[in-house]
Amino acid sequence: MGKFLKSFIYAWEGIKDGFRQGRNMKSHGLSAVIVLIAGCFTGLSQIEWMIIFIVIAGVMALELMNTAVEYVVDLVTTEFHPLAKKAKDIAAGSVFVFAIASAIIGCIIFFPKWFG
Ligand SMILES: Nc1ncnc2c1ncn2[C@@H]1O[C@H](COP(=O)(O)OP(=O)(O)OP(=O)(O)O)[C@@H](O)[C@H]1O
Repeated sequence: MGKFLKSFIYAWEGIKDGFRQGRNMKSHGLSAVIVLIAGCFTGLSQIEWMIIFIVIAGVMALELMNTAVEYVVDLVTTEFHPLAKKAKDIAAGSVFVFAIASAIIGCIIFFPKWFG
């Protein structure tokens, strides 16, 4: 099997594992489906769809990285450690920052169409 195909399969396994392990990943997935359905009913321009896809992919990619950080920290220590706490909290914070920005972007795109 080609090296490229192998790395694609490993990445896919990682995405599946991220969805299985991270309960936040499932709620991001559900939110994404709701936003996509809302987008279909509302009617978005090409650029608005592009922004929506970038934002959805960004949240999910960051959540996957957050899950990866959790795995690595748990691999290093299962004991309480202030650095383990910092690493996990900062990784979770990165998802939160992007999720807040995504919610604001969603409001900017959808609200004028619904209430404008
Ligand atoms: N080894 C540790 N040392 C110190 N604090 C930790 C440690 N493991 C977890 N924590 C603290 O507990 C919080 C929750 O960690 P946990 O690994 O349970 O992730 P989680 O928030 O349940 O993630 P998910 O829901 O995505 O699985 C962390 O953000 C961190 O503050």
